[in-house]
Amino acid sequence: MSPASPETLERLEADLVSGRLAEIIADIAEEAAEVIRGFWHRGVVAERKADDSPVTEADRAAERVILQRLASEWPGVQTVAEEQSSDSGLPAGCDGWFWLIDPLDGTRGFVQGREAFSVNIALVRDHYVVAGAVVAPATHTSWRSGPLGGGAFRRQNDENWHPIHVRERPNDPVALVSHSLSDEEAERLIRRHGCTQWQALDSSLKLCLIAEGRFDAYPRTGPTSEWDIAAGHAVLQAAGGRIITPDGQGLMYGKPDFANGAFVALGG
Ligand SMILES: Nc1ncnc2c1ncn2[C@@H]1O[C@H](COP(=O)(O)O)[C@@H](OP(=O)(O)O)[C@H]1O
Ligand SMILES: [Mg+2]
Repeated sequence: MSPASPETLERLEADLVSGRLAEIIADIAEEAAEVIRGFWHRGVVAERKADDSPVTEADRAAERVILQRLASEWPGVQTVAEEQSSDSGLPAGCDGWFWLIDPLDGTRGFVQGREAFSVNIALVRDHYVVAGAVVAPATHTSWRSGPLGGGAFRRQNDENWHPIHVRERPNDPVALVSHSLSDEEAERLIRRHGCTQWQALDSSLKLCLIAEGRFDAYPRTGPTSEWDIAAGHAVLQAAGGRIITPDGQGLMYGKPDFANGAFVALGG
């Protein structure tokens, strides 16, 4: 595909500012969620990718829907998507505008029958995430950023979008952590970030639950890919939260191998 024309990029930026873009990517993620639900109801079989992580036909089918619809709305904007990258490799680098897509984050939980898996679409400009949509197919719940600088929103069962906001940090903050940690590892990690209690949850839904004010922090030391985090990051920052790295900087995108190091996501 030829690169996006100047007119397309102008339209992309106008749609970002007005909030039209965030509404469209939420709609695309909801369509992908419908595709995933079809596989979920029939039961899924996981295959192993080269890096030994699981992949299913649902991941691939959902990613096809997302890539087709993004290309028809804003043709030629670069995409970095989980399954595309594992089939054809990663681009050497990305500057300017690009999409980060994880069609099914939390595949391990999905295959094991847990409900915490999500569809993730994010837009990055000059290494910062500027818009995102996350959908949880199992619970019919969606989160998205709004117009640029205009908050974050959630809806369930196709009802109206409601504004969401992080909560003020309570005296006894509660953290979310990955299911991949042992209890001892989780306990040590959350205490380093001043939290007293924790729950384990798969996928980017951790970021959305902080965005809607139900939890306070998500510390992570183990590796993640940029497409795992970017859409939830966009929702969280639009809701008043942030993600910081150990050197106190914001999390940036388009890094070598599109890999994140340690970070902590924080609400209020
Ligand atoms: N060693 C590693 N390198 C890159 N990403 C990793 C990883 N180990 C786990 N992840 C990613 O973290 C995501 C799961 O996060 P969590 O543990 O918070 O549920 C998975 O996304 P997928 O399910 O899309 O593969 C997985 O790709
Ligand atoms: Mg993922």
